[in-house]
Amino acid sequence: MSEITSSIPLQINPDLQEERDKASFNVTELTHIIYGGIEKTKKRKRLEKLLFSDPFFQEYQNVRAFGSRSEYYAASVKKSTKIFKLRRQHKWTDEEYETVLDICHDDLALTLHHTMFIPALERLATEDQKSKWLTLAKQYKIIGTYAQTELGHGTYLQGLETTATYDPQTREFVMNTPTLSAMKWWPGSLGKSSNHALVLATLIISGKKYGMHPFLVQLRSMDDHKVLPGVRVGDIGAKMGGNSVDNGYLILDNVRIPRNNMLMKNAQVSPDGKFVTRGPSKANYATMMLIRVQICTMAYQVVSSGATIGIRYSAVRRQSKLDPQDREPKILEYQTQQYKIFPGLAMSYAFLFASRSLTRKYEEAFAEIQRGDFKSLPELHCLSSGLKSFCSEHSVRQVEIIRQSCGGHGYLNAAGLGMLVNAAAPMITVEGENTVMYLQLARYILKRFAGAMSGQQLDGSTSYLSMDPATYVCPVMSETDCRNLTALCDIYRYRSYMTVCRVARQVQHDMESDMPQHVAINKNLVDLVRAAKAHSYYIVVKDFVEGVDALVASAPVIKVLRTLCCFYAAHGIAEYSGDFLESEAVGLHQLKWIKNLQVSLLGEIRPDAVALVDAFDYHDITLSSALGCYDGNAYERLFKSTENDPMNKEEVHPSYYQYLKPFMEEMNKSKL
Ligand SMILES: CCCCCCCC/C=C\CCCCCC(=O)SCCNC(=O)CCNC(=O)[C@H](O)C(C)(C)COP(=O)(O)OP(=O)(O)OC[C@H]1O[C@@H](n2cnc3c(N)ncnc32)[C@H](O)[C@@H]1OP(=O)(O)O
Ligand SMILES: Cc1cc2nc3c(=O)[nH]c(=O)nc-3n(C[C@H](O)[C@H](O)[C@H](O)COP(=O)(O)OP(=O)(O)OC[C@H]3O[C@@H](n4cnc5c(N)ncnc54)[C@H](O)[C@@H]3O)c2cc1C
Repeated sequence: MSEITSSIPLQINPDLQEERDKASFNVTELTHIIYGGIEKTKKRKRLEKLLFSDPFFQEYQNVRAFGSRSEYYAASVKKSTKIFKLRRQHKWTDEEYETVLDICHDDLALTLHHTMFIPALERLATEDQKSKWLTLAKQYKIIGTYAQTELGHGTYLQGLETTATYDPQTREFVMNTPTLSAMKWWPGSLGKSSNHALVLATLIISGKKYGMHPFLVQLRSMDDHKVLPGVRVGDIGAKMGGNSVDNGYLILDNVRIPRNNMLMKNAQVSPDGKFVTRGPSKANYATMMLIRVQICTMAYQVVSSGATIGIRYSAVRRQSKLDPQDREPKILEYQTQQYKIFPGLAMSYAFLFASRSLTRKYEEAFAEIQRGDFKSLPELHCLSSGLKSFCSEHSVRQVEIIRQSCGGHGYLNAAGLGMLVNAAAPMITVEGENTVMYLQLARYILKRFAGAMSGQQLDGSTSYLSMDPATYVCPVMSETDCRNLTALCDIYRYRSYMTVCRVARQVQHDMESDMPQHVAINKNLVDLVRAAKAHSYYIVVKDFVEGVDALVASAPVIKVLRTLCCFYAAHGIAEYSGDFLESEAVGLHQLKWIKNLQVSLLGEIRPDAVALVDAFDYHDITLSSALGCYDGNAYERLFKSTENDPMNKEEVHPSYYQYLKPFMEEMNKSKL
């Protein structure tokens, strides 16, 4: 009788334990830094325990892995409602609720209700409207979504075709989807879950268009969830990932809503049809900016989850030979393996600090905006557009590299990496497609650069554009200088300056050669995006360096974070060496030193790699990965995962009797 079983050993895999034993710093101390203090970590742990003591959360993993789309959606609705109920029962604060959503980590069917519908009501409704609609939404007496994107237009909001025509006789808006391309297409939780939608539509009064405004439209009966007259709504179909969410389509045919259902914080239509605006014209874009900021935090969660799985697995997987006399080494010993995974590890910490800094700036600016002061809006719009694009692009790419670094097992659903990549991939597209968002940043940078050229004193994230480039000397004079974080940051800043300067001059030159502005811009789009990326990279490196410098922590924690920060900066310079050389931010000597440093830092990070991912403190259910589990018993967990596979339910699959058996019989009878 074979002794091979799928039972999970009670002890930690010794290979992983060995890693933990040799960490140079206190993991718990770093965990507290990551979560904002001991109390917050404790609270998180308490919430985690409360959630995961319910066996449903474990069962949910099986439905996610093996259920049909409809079963997965249903389980996810159940999960959403369970969490909503727990929130009421335990009177969670908004912060506690956000923590629970972070712990759950994957997309809930009703996710749009809390990620966009409620924030949109908070930002776009008047106080009177809030007391009605927001109260209902927060008590889950209505479930809503944010319906902006149409089949024909997602990016170009001025091209949206859905109309809201004011009828002064009845004091109602008449909502219409005039063409196929005008139908709402993509909104999450729209297809089957929501009974209300915040529909973004072009306001028309007496035949005149007044731009895009938000309208609250009831879609389904509150008695039986049946679709209301004039409304056609459904699911848009299976996607690459995120299939627990019913992204939907919506067609409105002369649906009448009361005048008060237009959210009127930023613009009003009076009963007799007069239009009045307040604040800047882009005030109705406020919800998108919030989510862009949140996407940076999501990108941190995505890449840190991927790094946790990749590093733990690489510490328990043994393969091939390094020393012919020794046993097979852990794959984490191979320098190439470290080179695939450690950039994701360093990026996790970089994005932690960058998203924290962006969130702080957002909160400060939001408080000002609430007081009617909009001066920081342009800076924040551009910073959040750039960082949203940068963090999503880099995290998704890096997690796919980590997936590949796990060899064949990385390709299994049970590894959790494929699902992570596919769930995270839309971060690149949602809330403004990345290229388009980089171009929003580029437009801002060009204007600021022009301001600096005409002697304006700049502040905020672009203040460096007033530097005098003639004073730049590469601050790295020797190999040891390469470890100087301020020097590395200066190199990024100068690279960004030169990239911006070059494209600004080119656009100006093209326009002076009588090229219309739009032609000159389009001719330089690739370089404009390059400039926005260079600026975003500089901001992330700067936030990382400043974040580590400002930390109050023990010497070993500071040391390990400085090493990671140095690696993050050096790796970026090596990876984009062409740009750094072209801008003369570094010369060939410096590049060689930085590349050497990058490789030698791999060896310095290696002993602390497992501890650095343990500090993220992800629960096994949150990670949902046989390869990345805390105990390191990856093989047992992989084997265990096959037990729930419906393919293994019967010894002989029904297809044998249907197809294979008759086929084999026919083949065996055949004379050929
Ligand atoms: C482990 C966990 C994994 C989980 C991963 C989960 C993945 C996530 C999945 C699901 C989440 C779902 C949420 C998704 C929800 C959505 O996608 S909702 C739809 C979002 N749609 C968009 O974002 C549309 C993007 N387009 C735009 O924002 C605009 O059209 C535009 C900014 C590109 C252009 O706007 P337009 O009106 O045409 O303006 P312009 O003429 O270009 O610019 C005029 C000026 O306005 C300034 N501006 C633009 N936007 C803003 C803003 N938000 N705030 C302030 N100012 C703004 C712009 O800079 C211009 O200024 P100047 O004239 O001074 O240059
Ligand atoms: C999973 C998922 C969930 C979503 N959830 C919601 C939701 O809840 N509510 C909602 O309203 N929407 C939602 N969306 C829609 C999403 O916001 C849009 O898909 C997104 O804004 C991009 O718009 P688009 O699809 O029109 O892309 P397009 O604009 O068609 O982009 C296609 C290509 O054209 C390029 N392009 C477009 N314009 C320009 C330009 N000006 N300059 C240079 N290049 C350009 C882009 O770079 C891209 O390469 C969701 C989408 C997804 C995938």
